[in-house]
Amino acid sequence: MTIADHPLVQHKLTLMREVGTPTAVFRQLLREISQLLAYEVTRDLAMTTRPIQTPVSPMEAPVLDGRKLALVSILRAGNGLLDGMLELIPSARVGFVGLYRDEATLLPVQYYFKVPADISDRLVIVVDPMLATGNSSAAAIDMLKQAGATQIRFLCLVAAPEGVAKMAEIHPDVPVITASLDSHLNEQGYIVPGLGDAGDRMFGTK
Ligand SMILES: O=P(O)(O)OC[C@H]1O[C@H](OP(=O)(O)OP(=O)(O)O)[C@H](O)[C@@H]1O
Ligand SMILES: O=c1cc[nH]c(=O)[nH]1
Ligand SMILES: [Mg+2]
Repeated sequence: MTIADHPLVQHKLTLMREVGTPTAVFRQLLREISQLLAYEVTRDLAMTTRPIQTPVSPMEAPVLDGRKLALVSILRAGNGLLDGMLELIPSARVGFVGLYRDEATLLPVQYYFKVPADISDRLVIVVDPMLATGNSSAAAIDMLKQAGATQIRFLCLVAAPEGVAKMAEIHPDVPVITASLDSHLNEQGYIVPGLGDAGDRMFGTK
């Protein structure tokens, strides 16, 4: 697991955690953080060079090595990370896995799945702000592997130790990148201290 401990990420996350932060501000902060996290999750992408001409001289200039990306959002809250990342990586293909947690069992219920047909050729970055029990992310990644994905990373904002352990157990090949590793889960499966229900805070549904 990697923790993105950049001061701007940590400052913005603190603002998001605060209970009084309004929906519009919460959404804007998530968009801004997503771009900083995109920087972290893509920092080791393969590079090549191509010859270009500057106004002063020719040069062999670095460019991405044509590596194809797919961003996969776990609905709903994943879309808050997706939008900002797409601004930075506009050529990425996009997939969606629709899941919600059953409040009693904390098991994910699937309602949608649509990913690029050539997912097996792509580096897949799965995004969801919250990694709590890990049941949702583990299930989403199961489905992506069944669809052919072989190279997968999981990007979140706040992780609980329980979710990190679950991911390491079920998907040890999938690196987890987070802005924070919080303390624990409470009896309702919420991350403590966390930020509450990310989907509800993004969309104002509670
Ligand atoms: O690690 P887990 O215990 O599975 O919990 C994390 C999941 O819970 C939240 O989604 P939620 O079920 O609230 O759906 P929503 O995004 O539609 O609100 C969150 O966005 C994750 O997908
Ligand atoms: O704390 C949590 C746990 C799961 N999902 C959320 O949105 N928040
Ligand atoms: Mg929710």
